[in-house]
Amino acid sequence: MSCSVNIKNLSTSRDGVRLYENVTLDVSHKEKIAIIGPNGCGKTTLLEIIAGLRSLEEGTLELFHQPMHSLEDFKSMRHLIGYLFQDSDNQFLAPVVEDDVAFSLLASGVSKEEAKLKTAMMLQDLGIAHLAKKIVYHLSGGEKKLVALAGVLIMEPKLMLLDEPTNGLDQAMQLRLVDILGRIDKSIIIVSHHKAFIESVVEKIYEITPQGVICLPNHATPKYPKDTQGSRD
Ligand SMILES: Nc1ncnc2c1ncn2[C@@H]1O[C@H](COP(=O)(O)OP(=O)(O)OP(=O)(O)O)[C@@H](O)[C@H]1O
Repeated sequence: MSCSVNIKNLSTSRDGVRLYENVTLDVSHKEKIAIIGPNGCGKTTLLEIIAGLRSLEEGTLELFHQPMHSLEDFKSMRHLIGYLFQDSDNQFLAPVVEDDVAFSLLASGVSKEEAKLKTAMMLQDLGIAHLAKKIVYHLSGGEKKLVALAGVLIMEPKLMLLDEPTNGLDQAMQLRLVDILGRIDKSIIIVSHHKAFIESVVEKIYEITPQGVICLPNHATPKYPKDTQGSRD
C-alpha cells in the first residue's frame, strides 16, 4: 500500500503520564481520516509527532515511506506537510492578512506576482477577500481560522494536519470547508470534536483510547446534516 503516514507501535507520555500505547496507524496517499477522543487524550500530541514538532518516544514513524528519525528528516518533508494549529495565533507569520497568506509561497521561491495572484484566489475561494488588508490580530476567532487555513491550503501540501478546523466557524463556513476539503485530492488528518463535519469529509474515523487507536465502523459520506448547526459529539 502507498502510504503518506505509517506509524508503528507508538507510545507517548506527557509529564510522565502515559497517553497511549502501541498506536499503529496508516494513512494512504490521498486518504482523508479523522482522529477523535476525549479532551486531553493526545490528539494534538499525535499531530505534533507526525509533523516533527514533538520527538518520538517509542515506536516508528514513516512519512511518504521515509523513516523519520532526526530533525533533518523532518526538514526534508516540511514542504509536503501543512499544519493548521488549534490556536490560530500560533500560525501567523506576518501582521497583514494577504502578506501572511503569501508568506510561505514567497519563502519557497514563488515570484511576487504569482504569490499575489494565488493569494487573491485563495482568499476569494474561502470567501474572505474583504479581509486582505486587515491586521490578523484584529480578526475574529473564525476569521483568524480561515486566514490560517488559507496559509496552509495555498501551499498545496501533500499531507494536511488540521487541528479543530471548524472551531469558530459559522454553519455556512463549515459547509464551505466541507466542499473545499472534499475537492482536495491529498492526504488529510483532521482532529476534531465536530462529528457531523468529520463524517462529511473523511473516509475513516479513528478513536484514541489508552490501549491504542481503534478504527470505528464505516460511515457513509458525504452526509453533512444541514440542520445540526455545528453539532458536537
Ligand atoms: N506543552 C505541554 N506540556 C505538558 N503537557 C502538555 C502540553 N501540552 C499538552 N499537554 C498535556 O498532554 C495531554 C494531551 O494533550 P493534547 O493537547 O494532545 O490532547 P487533545 O486530545 O488534543 O485534547 P483536546 O481535545 O482538549 O484538544 C493533556 O493531558 C495535556 O494537558
